[in-house]
Amino acid sequence: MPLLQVQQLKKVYTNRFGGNKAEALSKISFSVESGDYIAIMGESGSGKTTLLNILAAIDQPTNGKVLLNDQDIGQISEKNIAKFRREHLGFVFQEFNLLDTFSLKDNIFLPLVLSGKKYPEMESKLKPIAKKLGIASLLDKFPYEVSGGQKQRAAVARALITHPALILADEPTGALDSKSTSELLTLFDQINKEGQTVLMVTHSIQAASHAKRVLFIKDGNVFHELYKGDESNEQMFQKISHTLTVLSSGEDHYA
Ligand SMILES: Nc1ncnc2c1ncn2[C@@H]1O[C@H](COP(=O)(O)OP(=O)(O)OP(=O)(O)O)[C@@H](O)[C@H]1O
Repeated sequence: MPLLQVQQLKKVYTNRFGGNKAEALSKISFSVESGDYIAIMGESGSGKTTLLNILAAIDQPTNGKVLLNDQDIGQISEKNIAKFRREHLGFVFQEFNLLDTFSLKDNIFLPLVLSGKKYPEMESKLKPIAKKLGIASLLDKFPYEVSGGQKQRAAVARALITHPALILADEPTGALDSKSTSELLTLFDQINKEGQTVLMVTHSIQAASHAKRVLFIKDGNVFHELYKGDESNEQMFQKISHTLTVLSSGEDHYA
């Protein structure tokens, strides 16, 4: 059974009078196996954010469904949805989304605090993750005292600390310089190698070339898919660049 099953997702936005319909997703289907590393690419307006919001159970599709571990996330009650997100999903955002008045440690603890975990348990979970992410010496600092790359590593620690089934990353390298981008991508490679499933939306060809599989979205549909297999990051980079050229050329099908 795949970890994530996206089945014929359709999303039509309407204004509050039911008019001005915009179809953001047409009929998207794909599945993600446990341990996979997926990048989703597509031009601005192709439906990536809409898809991510539905996967994160922040938004509801007009049609179709999303199953995580065979559970239909559209059927989870409003009351239980925050708990579901905390227990099963980890989020990494472009702008880090750390709380400025909390130390890095308290930011990382946040999902555990919300789940009612006790302090010693939180500390013991934090230790190996902080070490792995190279932020052990920064834990008492505040977000404004550390670099963008360090902030993002703290955000990854916050995402990992609950051992989620799936990490959803929205343009995670978008606010990073090239050195921090490389470091973050190496980190994602490492956590994926250790078994963490990652799904990332990105405009960055460099970031996508680290993924095992790249899905290209156009006009609310999956337009093309690339598998990395044994290829190098450089070979993937070339293939992705080529696909994006075809995608922006206005052709309806991938030749
Ligand atoms: N709340 C909304 N109400 C109406 N239309 C919307 C809404 N959100 C998105 N759309 C429309 O749905 C389509 C898909 O938007 P979406 O934000 O998912 O694209 P995207 O691929 O994430 O774009 P970007 O790369 O610029 O973030 C666009 O045509 C957009 O204008």
